[in-house]
Amino acid sequence: MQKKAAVIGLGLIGGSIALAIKQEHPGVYITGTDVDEAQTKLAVSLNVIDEAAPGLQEAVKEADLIVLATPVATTENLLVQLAGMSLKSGAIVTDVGSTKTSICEQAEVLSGKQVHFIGGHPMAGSHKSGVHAARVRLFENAYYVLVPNGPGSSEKVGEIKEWLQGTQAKFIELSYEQHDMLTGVISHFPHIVASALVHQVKGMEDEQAWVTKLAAGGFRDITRIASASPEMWTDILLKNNDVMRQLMEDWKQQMSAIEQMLVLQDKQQIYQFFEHAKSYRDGLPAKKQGAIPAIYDLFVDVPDHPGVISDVTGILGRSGISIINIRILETREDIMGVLQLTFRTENDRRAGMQQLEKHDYESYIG
Ligand SMILES: NC(=O)c1ccc[n+]([C@@H]2O[C@H](COP(=O)([O-])OP(=O)(O)OC[C@H]3O[C@@H](n4cnc5c(N)ncnc54)[C@H](O)[C@@H]3O)[C@@H](O)[C@H]2O)c1
Ligand SMILES: O=C(O)C(=O)C[C@]1(C(=O)O)C=C[C@@H](O)C=C1
Repeated sequence: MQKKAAVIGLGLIGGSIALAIKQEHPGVYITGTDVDEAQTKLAVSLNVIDEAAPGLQEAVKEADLIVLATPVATTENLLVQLAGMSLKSGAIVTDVGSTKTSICEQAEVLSGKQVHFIGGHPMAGSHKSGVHAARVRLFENAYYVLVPNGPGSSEKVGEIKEWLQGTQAKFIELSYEQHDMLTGVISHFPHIVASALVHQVKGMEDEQAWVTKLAAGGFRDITRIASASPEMWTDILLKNNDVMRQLMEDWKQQMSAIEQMLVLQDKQQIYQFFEHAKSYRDGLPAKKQGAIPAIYDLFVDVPDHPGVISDVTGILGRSGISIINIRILETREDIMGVLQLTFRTENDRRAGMQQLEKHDYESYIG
């Protein structure tokens, strides 16, 4: 009999999961629903799902797998709604939320039903929202945390990995407390810092109009994530509240220590502050994709003539090699010198390099 999956919330993550399920299991029939009708329609047009269901009950009633891909507070409400609905016996219910404790606790409402809840969190994403940004390879090589919760769910871990194999993610199991502590440090708290830096610049703009014009690469890099969905991040901070407050205390102490170094003009301490951070960060596993995504950059020397960007991207496109970012590095004002291409995997980067070489473009890894 044909297997069925239901995806609730057809945004960036729900859409990407649906695409990954379809890629690995083309025979699976995927229904989906979203409170935003435009997202649902787009999901059908883009073949992300097979059918739009008119509502939650219709989407889930025959599903063997139910994926809740909504903001975390909404996911909790959906679990309560599912508890009152007719679900297929033996079905797996999972979510993709960035926090796990409150969701896994709430999932206990399903304990009277013949279904198994396994919390999930694919540790990759983007500051973009919406199904148009969904990609089948979004989670490739990323860690995907699973939190089996409730009676019998541990035995279903193999099954959910099979369902989600198309993500090509690396599955790990954590407890929900451990998950929230770890993601608090490496994902949630950095989001507060990025947004606070943006507020700092905004607060200066009226008096210092040049500030936004001068904000260059460094500011853009460290604040990229501040462009993410405010709804999603409000929920995350509220749901991982204890961890956030604890980290805020650590941060304040860290800032006070740096302030003290500045007051004392302590050159050695300041140097060590930067040096220790650099050597630790440089030692992080950037080649293997983890919570900190690997960056597979390739630098291509390009002559300064019209059409060169489309030539380079065309060579890659015709060879089926995707790039996830492109940046023009201007060594002299108004003269293009180097294209910085970012690939998702090392294999793509190597293949890209070979293709470009065939067309006489010199490229190198930074
Ligand atoms: N964006 C990331 O980088 C990332 C990465 C991993 C996990 N997550 C988690 O994934 C979840 C979804 O995030 P996203 O980035 O896909 O957001 P998104 O905004 O792209 O998608 C969320 C979708 O859920 C829909 N929705 C809201 N309430 C709903 C309801 N009651 N019923 C049906 N649909 C509803 C919204 O209309 C929206 O289309 C969040 O819990 C987030 O914490 C996000
Ligand atoms: O790359 C980004 O834009 C992200 O913010 C992705 C990111 C992260 O912090 O790493 C954000 C939240 C998710 O729960 C998982 C991944």
